[in-house]
Amino acid sequence: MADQPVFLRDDVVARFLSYDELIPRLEEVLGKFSRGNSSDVVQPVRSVIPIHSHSGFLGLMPAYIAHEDILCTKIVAFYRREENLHLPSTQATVLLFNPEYGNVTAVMDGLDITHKRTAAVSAISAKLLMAAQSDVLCILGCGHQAVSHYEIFTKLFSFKEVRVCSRRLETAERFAAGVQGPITVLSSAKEAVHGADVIITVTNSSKPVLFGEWVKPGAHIVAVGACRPDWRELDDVLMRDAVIYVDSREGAAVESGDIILSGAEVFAELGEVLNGTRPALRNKTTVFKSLGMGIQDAVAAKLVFDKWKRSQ
Ligand SMILES: NC(=O)C1=CN([C@@H]2O[C@H](COP(=O)(O)OP(=O)(O)OC[C@H]3O[C@@H](n4cnc5c(N)ncnc54)[C@H](O)[C@@H]3O)[C@@H](O)[C@H]2O)C=CC1
Ligand SMILES: O=C(O)C1=NCCCC1
Repeated sequence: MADQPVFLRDDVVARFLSYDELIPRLEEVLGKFSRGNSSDVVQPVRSVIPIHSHSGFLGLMPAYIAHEDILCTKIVAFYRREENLHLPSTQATVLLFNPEYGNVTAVMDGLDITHKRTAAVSAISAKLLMAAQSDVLCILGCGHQAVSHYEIFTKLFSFKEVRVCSRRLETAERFAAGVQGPITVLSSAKEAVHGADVIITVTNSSKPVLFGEWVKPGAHIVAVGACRPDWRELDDVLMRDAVIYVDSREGAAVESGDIILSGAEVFAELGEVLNGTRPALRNKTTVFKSLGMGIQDAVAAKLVFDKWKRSQ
């Protein structure tokens, strides 16, 4: 009989997951993914079922990374909720398997993994694609992902000014009060993004929140929301004028409303830039369209599990 799986709660996962360890692992696995060797990295596009009557979706995100022998799947639910509900709009559970036999070794709360690995990949995009002199960061949307993005972007980079704007002013004010460091709250997205060098969209909107005519030429945009084929965060002008980078071309072609509906061409995967097979066009206006990948969860979950095991 295999050992029973261990259950790692959200606070335990958070304790064992650090950006410092996560970022190099993500860079490595994104590079491996983009080499396209499917006997090394196996990751189908997320399979998603809609839960129409509750404005939600359930997604299954399996991945196998052969060279590290990591077999994992995340099950993620995301709902377009009003802000005052008690549960987060994204909820996730990660299952880590023993690849040799297929038994589950760990069941983990997947929320911290989702927040940190998404923000870490966004930060990798900024390391590669933002202009060398980037002074102003703007975050549109002030929910859970905004917190992790604020954390890592202010830790890794030295912005002179950080601005936030959300659908409701109170949400942005609450966000600003909850983080450490100076932050400017604006009630208009247009004003918030004016002159910004890096713009992160982390909204649950299904309609564009960022318009090309507002954006400073040469800015880097990290678009994290709009993960359904008919949802948008960015308008056609921006999608047409910017150079588009993605985490997975295959995922983007199936899931990204911004890419599918605008007809924009994908220039490169982040992994291709990391591998040096496609250039980082820092001087152009760039969009990194993030959708999230099972391999990102897999390396994060393995980090957590190994550290937890060593602590026993
Ligand atoms: N790319 C990826 O890997 C991942 C993407 N996501 C997506 O990221 C987005 C944010 O996720 P969470 O922070 O967990 O959601 P959340 O529900 O905690 O926060 C969403 C925020 O967006 C704001 N918002 C909605 N419409 C807006 C508008 N028009 N202008 C400005 N702000 C607006 C809301 O007021 C709220 O503050 C969601 O779309 C989610 O599906 C989530 C996890 C991973
Ligand atoms: O990658 C993920 O995890 C998610 N991506 C899009 C929306 C919900 C979660």
